[in-house]
Amino acid sequence: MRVLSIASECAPLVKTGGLADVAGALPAALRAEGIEMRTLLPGYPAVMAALEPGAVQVMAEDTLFGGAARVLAGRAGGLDLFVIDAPHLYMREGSIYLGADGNDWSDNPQRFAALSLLAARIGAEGVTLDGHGWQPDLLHCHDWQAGFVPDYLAQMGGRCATVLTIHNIAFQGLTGHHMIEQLGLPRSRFHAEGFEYYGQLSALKAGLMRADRLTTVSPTYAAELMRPEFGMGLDGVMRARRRDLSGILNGIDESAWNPASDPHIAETYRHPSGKTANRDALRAELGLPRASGPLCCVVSRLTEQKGLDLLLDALPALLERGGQLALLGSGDRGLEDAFREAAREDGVAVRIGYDEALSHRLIAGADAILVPSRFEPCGLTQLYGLRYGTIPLVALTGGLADTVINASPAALDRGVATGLQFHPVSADPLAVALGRLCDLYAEADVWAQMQANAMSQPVGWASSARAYAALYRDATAAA
Ligand SMILES: Nc1ncnc2c1ncn2[C@@H]1O[C@H](COP(=O)(O)OP(=O)(O)O[C@H]2O[C@H](CO)[C@@H](O)[C@H](O)[C@H]2O)[C@@H](O)[C@H]1O
Repeated sequence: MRVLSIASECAPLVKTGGLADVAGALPAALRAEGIEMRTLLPGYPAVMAALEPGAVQVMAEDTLFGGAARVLAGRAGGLDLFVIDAPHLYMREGSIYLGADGNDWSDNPQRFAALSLLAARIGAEGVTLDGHGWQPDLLHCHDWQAGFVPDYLAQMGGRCATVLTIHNIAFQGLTGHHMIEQLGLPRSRFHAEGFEYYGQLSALKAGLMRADRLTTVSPTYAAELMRPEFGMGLDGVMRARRRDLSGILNGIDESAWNPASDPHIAETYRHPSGKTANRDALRAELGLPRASGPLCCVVSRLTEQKGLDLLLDALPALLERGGQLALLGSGDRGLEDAFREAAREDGVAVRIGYDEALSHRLIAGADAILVPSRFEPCGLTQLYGLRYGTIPLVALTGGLADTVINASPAALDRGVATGLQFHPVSADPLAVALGRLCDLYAEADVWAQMQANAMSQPVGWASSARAYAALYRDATAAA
């Protein structure tokens, strides 16, 4: 089976968050299931620069939202790609989504409609590669940036199946309805059963209404999405499509995130005792003294979603017990400033920015990783934590609920706990959980057992790749 995956970011080439990790990992994970996946990506500067020599043109458009465009087939970052070479849309410095003023690029609707349109064209017509036809059986769309794929495909009379995965329903690709004609969409679909959303146009809703199957990245988040507290206005749509919705947990790239071979960390290890050297090195790097309590880390985008304002409130509960915090993140200016301020306290180190190598050193060196998210479709950093014997303390929500076994008395008795969960997601329960983390850390045997459990929990792609493959087969059989 051939699948075209359509994503606005893809590791290791271009990444702002977890979507890139998943888009980057799926092709290799699915190869083991007999699925040939190629990924369609915008030709941002980093992607064009990484394209290996020998890329060939497989499609061309004289004009695509204000300029010429072509699709190149080639390899980069270990991936088989189709890349949209359209300099007027993608060849600009800075963030892939935001201009220098911190606001969305004003032509984001066109930039990602172009991605969706060319995906649909590949789905409808196929392309010629190395003298052979390459026709996908299924288009796997990720988030709102690929939301219009099923509509464009229907307009072209294309017949291949479509799956839309929600990585984060908070981003819905909204734009004024005056854009409908400009984007080449049919006004006849501008209604509640189509892509209309409270008088605006929503790329995400377009896909949610029209893709053959919908997925999200954990079973619990799939259930949560149908509730008003989590659906962000689209819970009714999710309820209407519940029969076509499934939750498939993300895995992690087990070769990039492997404490036994990680090139970024001070000392590789196979056993939790190997963390000591990494913790010492991390403390030295961050200027933190030795301490009696656990060294906790956070690696995160700094946004409302991630609940890190709650951590600022609950932090004294950790510091009073001799614990420490090391945070790496960037995003919301207010949160960045608040954490810079918090770093004036003893036992708190903060690095504002994006740093892949430091994220590995933090996860290898810390005793625990904190993920106090208000909502979390899956979450990847708690999975990295498990693999590295770094105990996750997480909010009981979304994929965090599905991947961590809370250290309840029963779980401790049975020797199966891998971390801690707190609920409801507010500062006081988080403070209580931090106290509990310190208690468990002080019981060396219990802590060692949890670390061993964590490190042996499967966090790779094997079972989820099987689930995607089954879903693809189902969707193509029905299409
Ligand atoms: N400052 C920094 N420096 C270095 N690395 C950093 C960093 N900030 C974040 N990262 C990295 O970016 C990734 C973030 O992925 P997450 O899944 O935790 O959240 P995100 O909300 O971006 O993803 C959304 O999509 C993913 C994928 O489906 C879901 O798991 C998730 O729940 C959903 O919100 C991780 O690989 C993390 O290590």
